[in-house]
Amino acid sequence: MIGPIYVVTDPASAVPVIEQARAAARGGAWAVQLRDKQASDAELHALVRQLLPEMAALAVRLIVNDRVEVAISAGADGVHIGQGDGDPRAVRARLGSGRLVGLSVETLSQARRVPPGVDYIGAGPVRATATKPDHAPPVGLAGLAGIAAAAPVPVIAIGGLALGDAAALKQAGAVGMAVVSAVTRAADPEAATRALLLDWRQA
Ligand SMILES: Cc1ncc(COP(=O)(O)OP(=O)(O)O)c(N)n1
Ligand SMILES: Cc1nc(C(=O)O)sc1CCOP(=O)(O)O
Ligand SMILES: [Mg+2]
Repeated sequence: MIGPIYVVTDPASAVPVIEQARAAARGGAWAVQLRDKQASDAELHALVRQLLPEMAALAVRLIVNDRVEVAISAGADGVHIGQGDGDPRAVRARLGSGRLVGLSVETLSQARRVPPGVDYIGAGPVRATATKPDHAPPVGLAGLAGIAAAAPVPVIAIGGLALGDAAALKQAGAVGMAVVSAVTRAADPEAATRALLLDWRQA
């Protein structure tokens, strides 16, 4: 199963990344992605090693952003790469089977060209977001629906998403939603994750 609630951590939040991950897991996230452009490979590796048993105990997948070799050496459950982060086929070959490969998709033509070996796509941004200043132009809900119709794998929507969006995202064909600020900037990240999950289930 892929989705529904996918939490991406943010080192700029006041909450430490390890606590963001733990809260998301307790709140019922399907997956947690460790996204930290500044952390060294060694720091990221240590974080993955520390979190993996805790995530496994709650059946939450621990995914590493960008760093394929860290994901492999630390035994993470998968890696998420963008269009500029390397060839997904090569990443799948490095990872072998049994771990997740996620790929960002920003356009319809990219959705049509998702290669075999990719397990899900992160489609967006649905809306503009300050969390990723270098994001592609927003696709909106209609663009998301086009991507979902064309993609050969399940679609996780991302970008500017919050509580209350589940129904529209489902309608557009997404199997889940990925959030950063909706959880990492919440007063109670665990409760925020749980609310997103409830909203998704009720939508
Ligand atoms: C679930 C999910 N979807 C999309 C992204 C964006 O990945 P990318 O385009 O490689 O950008 P960075 O996150 O690396 O800045 C993602 N991380 N997760
Ligand atoms: C990490 C990331 N990737 C995006 C993409 O469109 O590929 S948008 C994004 C950040 C999403 O943050 P928030 O939930 O705070 O809007
Ligand atoms: Mg990337």
